[in-house]
Amino acid sequence: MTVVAIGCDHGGFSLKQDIVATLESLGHEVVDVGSYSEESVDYPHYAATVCKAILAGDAHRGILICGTGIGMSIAANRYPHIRAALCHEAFTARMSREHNDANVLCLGARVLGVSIAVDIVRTWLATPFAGGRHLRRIELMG
Ligand SMILES: O=C(CO)[C@H](O)[C@H](O)[C@H](O)COP(=O)(O)O
Repeated sequence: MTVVAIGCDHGGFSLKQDIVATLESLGHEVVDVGSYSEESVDYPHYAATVCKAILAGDAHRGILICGTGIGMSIAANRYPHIRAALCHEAFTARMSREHNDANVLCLGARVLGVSIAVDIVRTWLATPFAGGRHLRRIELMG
């Protein structure tokens, strides 16, 4: 079982509810750090909480959702050992796991439909890291 920490801002709140339901239906443990409504909030707070949960060992993976996914990915990638990938379809989601061992997935709720977002999440969680030459490249980033 994978423990997934998930966070969003107001732009991502509705999609987060769908993704939490998907994660639970797949049997994953979900740590929902908020936000919990469509009231305007600031995405860096939620990116920080999810990244710190991963770095503390309280979650294996993270999912962050804002309007475009861009702000969340910028915020998350400021943390050492966090590899956050902004994905718009299943191919980049799969590659972000196989080649980049991404431990955070960022989604843009104002960009994606729910069914594509669910497809991305399912693919991202099911795909293992390929290792080999890709491990060398990740290690070069410290
Ligand atoms: O940070 C973002 C873009 O890089 C997110 O999409 C936010 O959700 C967005 O900026 C929020 O915008 P709003 O006008 O305050 O709703």
